[in-house]
Amino acid sequence: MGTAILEGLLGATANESSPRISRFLVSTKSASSASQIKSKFQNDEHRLSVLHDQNQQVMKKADIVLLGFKPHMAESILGQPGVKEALAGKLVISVLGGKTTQVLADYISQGSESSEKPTVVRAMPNMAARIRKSMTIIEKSPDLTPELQDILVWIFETVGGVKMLEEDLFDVGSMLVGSSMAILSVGLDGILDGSVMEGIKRSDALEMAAQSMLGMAELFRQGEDPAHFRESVASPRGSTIHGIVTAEMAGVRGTYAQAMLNGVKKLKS
Ligand SMILES: NC(=O)C1=CN([C@@H]2O[C@H](COP(=O)(O)OP(=O)(O)OC[C@H]3O[C@@H](n4cnc5c(N)ncnc54)[C@H](OP(=O)(O)O)[C@@H]3O)[C@@H](O)[C@H]2O)C=CC1
Repeated sequence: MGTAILEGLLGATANESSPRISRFLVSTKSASSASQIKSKFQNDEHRLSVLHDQNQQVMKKADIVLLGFKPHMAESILGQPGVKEALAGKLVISVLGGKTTQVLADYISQGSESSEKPTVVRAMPNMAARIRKSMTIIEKSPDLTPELQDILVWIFETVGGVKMLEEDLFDVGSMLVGSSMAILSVGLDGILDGSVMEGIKRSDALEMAAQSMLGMAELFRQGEDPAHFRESVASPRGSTIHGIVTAEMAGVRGTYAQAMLNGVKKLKS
């Protein structure tokens, strides 16, 4: 995810004479990941430094720090002595699933007694950031000055769309933008299975389904209502209404709703 965001930012600032972010620093755990990132962005080596196992040096040098490691690593990384000083007064953006800003701030303050705090904010992009088609939610926060909010939104707009959400909606928002497409892909597999059973090659079926989904997504984005869409394509006695009723009889709608509720419960646990 960090690499996808980096790619968006490098692309967005490539041809600007005075870009909003002029230098990028990356710290990975392993030398092999660092070398992969270096090689992927070799054309940007004049403004990108990729180090490994040097979190604190990178945190100290940066004005804005984006946390992109796995959530379970947060306490051991942020609780290191010296991290609090390195992050003092800075904007710290977390894309870690399920970790509240309070929890992250507590991990950071464990490290030492220093009093100046960072501004910790949460954002949740999705994997389509890789192709700059993410939908990212950002948690609203009273700690965000207009200047910080502006740069925060700009960062995630380099990899797609952005929506600000209240803190109490952040978990369901995370399920919506981060997980619901993966859940929907289970239904898509059923559609592919049916197509293969009727004779279409799976790769062809996926190509056709993906293009159909793109078109449908654009209609929804432009304001088409899903129920109206279904009704408009379901002719009397037709195949579409047979398919829709089959899916409804299997409880697909309720199952997806429950999947969202279960995911939110897990995020809150
Ligand atoms: N994948 C997704 O769809 C989404 C993921 N996220 C969030 O993004 C975060 C990362 O997920 P993802 O990108 O999939 O994971 P990856 O495993 O691809 O990336 C994790 C990165 O963290 C680095 N890392 C590991 N340990 C440390 C350490 N001690 N110090 C510094 N860096 C370290 C890894 O380096 P190395 O490779 O050297 O170990 C790697 O570069 C997660 O918190 C996840 O919740 C958010 C939205 C969507």
